[in-house]
Amino acid sequence: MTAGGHGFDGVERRGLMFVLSSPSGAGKTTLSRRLIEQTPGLKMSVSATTRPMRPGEVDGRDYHFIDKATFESMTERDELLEWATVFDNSYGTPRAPVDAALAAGQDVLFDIDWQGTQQLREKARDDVVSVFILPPSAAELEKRLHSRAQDSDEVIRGRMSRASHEMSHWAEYDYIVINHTIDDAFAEVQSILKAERLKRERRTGLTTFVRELQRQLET
Ligand SMILES: Nc1ncnc2c1ncn2[C@@H]1O[C@H](COP(=O)(O)OP(=O)(O)OP(=O)(O)O)[C@@H](O)[C@H]1O
Ligand SMILES: Nc1nc2c(ncn2[C@@H]2O[C@H](COP(=O)(O)O)[C@@H](O)[C@H]2O)c(=O)[nH]1
Repeated sequence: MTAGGHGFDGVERRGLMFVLSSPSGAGKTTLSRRLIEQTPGLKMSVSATTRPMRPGEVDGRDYHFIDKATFESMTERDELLEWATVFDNSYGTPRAPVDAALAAGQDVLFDIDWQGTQQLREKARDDVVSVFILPPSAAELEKRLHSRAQDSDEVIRGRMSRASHEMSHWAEYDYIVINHTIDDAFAEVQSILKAERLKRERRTGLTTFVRELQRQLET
């Protein structure tokens, strides 16, 4: 599924799909924004959704806000890499930008739920690195949803009531980060990405690199 690009040290490697999931309000969006700002070679996958736009959101940056008919025609034309119904709305990952980024040697960051993560894993197990973000407590999760000040009390109640079910999928993920403070959680997520980028299996150019080192040593 992924083509090669060059790592920071010049050795060619396969791109990876870096997935963040969590119950609503645990901090995925906040962590994703920081990661994109601070990580060269990482591109955000912008999902399509039928959910109404929140205050401050920008079409094409936060989501592609589309109607139900457009979403259905995208699924029929197989234009979505994965898709799911979350909190009564449809969400999906447009396939073309992900393929283009990976082909250009970039890694791609996904903020998607457990259903989407399962679908990505089925399609490209070796290229998916998944991280589940947990809140430090239920009270703190509710506080964060209120502090975001973008959803009605009714929507927040709905998200809180579904948080336990979301969290029941934690053990399907490669890594678990508990988001106590944003700085610590960010440092942990950043370390995971750095280490995964260095994995031998992804570094397709290592054989050539080592052969060249050996050639230099033997001449
Ligand atoms: N460690 C933290 N300490 C305090 N507040 C935090 C922390 N992490 C995130 N927040 C705040 O909590 C709120 C929810 O965070 P965010 O929007 O990133 O969650 P999310 O997981 O992306 O939610 P959703 O799934 O609904 O999109 C935001 O107001 C954010 O600023
Ligand atoms: N399976 C997918 N899940 C997605 C996608 N984009 C977002 N999401 C998840 O939906 C919920 C709610 O998000 P919100 O922005 O309405 O608060 C959250 O868990 C996201 O991770 C997607 O393309 N596919």
